[in-house]
Amino acid sequence: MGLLINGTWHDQWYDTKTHEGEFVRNESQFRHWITTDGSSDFPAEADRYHLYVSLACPWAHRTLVMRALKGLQNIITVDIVHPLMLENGWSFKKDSVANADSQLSANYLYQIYTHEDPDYSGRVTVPVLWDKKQQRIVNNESADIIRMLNSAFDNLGATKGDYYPLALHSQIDELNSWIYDTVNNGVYKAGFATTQAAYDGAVSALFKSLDNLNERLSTQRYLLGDQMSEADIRLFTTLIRFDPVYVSHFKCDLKRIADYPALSGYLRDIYQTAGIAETVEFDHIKQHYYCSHTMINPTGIIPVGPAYYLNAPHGRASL
Ligand SMILES: N[C@@H](CCC(=O)N[C@@H](CS)C(=O)NCC(=O)O)C(=O)O
Repeated sequence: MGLLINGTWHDQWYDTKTHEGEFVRNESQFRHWITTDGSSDFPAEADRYHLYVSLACPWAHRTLVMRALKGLQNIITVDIVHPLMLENGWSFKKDSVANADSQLSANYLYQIYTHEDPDYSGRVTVPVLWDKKQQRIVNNESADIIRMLNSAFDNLGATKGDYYPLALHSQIDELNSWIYDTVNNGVYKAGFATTQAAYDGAVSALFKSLDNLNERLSTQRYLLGDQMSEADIRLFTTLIRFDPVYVSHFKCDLKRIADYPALSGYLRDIYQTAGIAETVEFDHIKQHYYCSHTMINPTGIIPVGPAYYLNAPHGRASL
């Protein structure tokens, strides 16, 4: 775990001291946009763009779900990093699923960042959207990347479906904002807190939001009614990791998703949507969290549970 400072890698844990024990996530720095009208340096083209992902990471997972839903598997290529993020950060060491870097033959993801900016200072995160033609980073913010995948390739053979429809922009943005703060990032704020007060605050906001979401989803199939949207994709990648990882590793243990009837049915419903189960790799998810965060789990022991019932009927089609 570390970061780049003026292009040099430093192995160091998150600094929570400057924020009274709170984990504060940094803004992603590469924010270029793929366009269909030639208004950026990154025109939409088939087989030009590439994703660097970790199957463990909920932010990167969003991009794989959107890529699957939009049928972009033949339009956007992918490299999967090794699940362990250790002293050199994310690496391209192969395992049964992770592969070598197909673009620059790098050993570590930070080399992709320094290729783009030799003086880069900041964290080296997945996902990264890469332009194979110019050998440049387009964007390293999952929220932006899923928006691009949602529409930029629609004239190049993408599957139909709009997960950010114009009429729902403000409702989706509003949901994303509090779900990001209290749930997607909330679990990290709980898990990486280094004071009791910071942890207490994060956990209480997290479960208040989960209670609200469970209530909302008890009368409607998806967050905004009967149509799956970007907001559901963003929530899904946190919920799927919740019981196996966040409950114990990040101490989010007031309840499990399995204890929420609507949320657990909703989780199964999305999991069973065509193409999505294939994006879920529990082995990488568990290995990554339990074995990379050595200050939280120094023994690196991976808990055996829980049992999963993700293929059980969800009963939500009639909502
Ligand atoms: N805001 C970013 C966050 C991405 C992120 O933090 N990814 C984690 C993996 S779950 C990471 O790569 N962390 C490495 C680090 O912080 O050093 C996004 O949504 O794309």
